[in-house]
Amino acid sequence: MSAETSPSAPYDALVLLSFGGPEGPDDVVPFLENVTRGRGIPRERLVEVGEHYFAFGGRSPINDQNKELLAALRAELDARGLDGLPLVWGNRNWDPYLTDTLREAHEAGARRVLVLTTSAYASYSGCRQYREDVAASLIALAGEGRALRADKVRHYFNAPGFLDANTDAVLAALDELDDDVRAGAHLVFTTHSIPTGMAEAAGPGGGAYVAQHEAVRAEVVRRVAERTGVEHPSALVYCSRSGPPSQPWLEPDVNDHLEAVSAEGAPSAVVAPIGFISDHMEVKYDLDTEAAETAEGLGLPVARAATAGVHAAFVRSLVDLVVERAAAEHGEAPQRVAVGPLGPSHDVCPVGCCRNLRTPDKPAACGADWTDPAVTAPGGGA
Ligand SMILES: CC1=C(CCC(=O)O)c2cc3nc(cc4[nH]c(cc5[nH]c(cc1n2)c(C)c5CCC(=O)O)c(CCC(=O)O)c4C)C(CCC(=O)O)=C3C
Ligand SMILES: [Fe+2]
Repeated sequence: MSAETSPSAPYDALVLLSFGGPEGPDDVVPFLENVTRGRGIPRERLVEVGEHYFAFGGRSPINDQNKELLAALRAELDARGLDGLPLVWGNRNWDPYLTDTLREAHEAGARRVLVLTTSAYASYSGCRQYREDVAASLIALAGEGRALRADKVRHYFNAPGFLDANTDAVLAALDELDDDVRAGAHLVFTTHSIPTGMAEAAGPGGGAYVAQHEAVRAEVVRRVAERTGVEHPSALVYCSRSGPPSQPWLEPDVNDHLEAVSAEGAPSAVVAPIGFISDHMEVKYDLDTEAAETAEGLGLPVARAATAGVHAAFVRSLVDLVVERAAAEHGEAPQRVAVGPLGPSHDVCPVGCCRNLRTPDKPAACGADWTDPAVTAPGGGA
């Protein structure tokens, strides 16, 4: 590699890939149809979730949060001399859709892109399903005569900045509690529930979703103890269950857990949504509305810890991972930083990683069994 190689080579663009969310009341139903197509969610659950969105004006907070993250990433990239690397944004379920974003990137000259998802952990929903989105977009664009190659940034649950952000957030939430209830506070680490079958299939060897969250819980508890001198009791619990009642999902539910710790005599709790990187609807509704009501009914003082959001250390870690991956791809052997026992995740998902239990053969990009689609001339003529 020559001395002039840009730290972002061989990539021509960085793509923030997210879930998407409605921008207004008219978007809610079509958005939910996009999310749940072929996923077997009961109709009552959809009506209920639609009400959560309508209660917030039909608007999800997720799009504005992604715009903030994009601005923070842009500033960090520029500060590191990566001002020549375009940064673009595409979603799975709502405008701007990933295919449109990648088409525009291709039009602007991009041929090889690096994808950064807004999900920190392994699971079908948080990893493979995004890889399927990338595959579907690359296949569609190949059909338009546009060849693109995509890689995905490795999981960042154990990136130092993600742990810094979550530790700072728990410390700040503890500070919000009254002095007389703080020392006994239970730390309630919360993430999205998923079907137990999906949890068993998460990661290359299974079980990675829970194991990765447990690693974050343990590290944050350790750091909080180091800072406060108090080893707080803690647990990993779940929110936002959907699916039919007959299907087992990860438990305990955050509301049931708050009842249990209150019954055991906990003086207070901190709810820390480590499973999410920003305050989207699951946080605003399921935690700040529903779980907050549960706690109030119990007379349990609860402070909610912030999500990582645009915490400076978190944003730095994300850019570190972009630079690390580019370095690896242009033939260096970068240091692969990761905190805790699980170590750095793979760059390329092995075959069968985060298996799709419904449609196992659906193409997924950024994996060992993926080959870039061949470009076919549109229209087949001239
Ligand atoms: C692990 C995980 C993440 C974290 C990783 C990541 O960030 O990707 C996540 C994120 C999100 N999930 C979101 C919204 C929804 N998820 C649903 C349904 C489901 N989520 C699941 C899992 C996850 N979901 C699962 C297993 C289902 C059942 C259907 C299926 O098997 O696929 C449904 C359908 C209705 C319902 O049942 O709730 C909605 C509306 C939003 C947007 C919020 C906003 O608008 O602010 C975000 C960021
Ligand atoms: Fe979800």
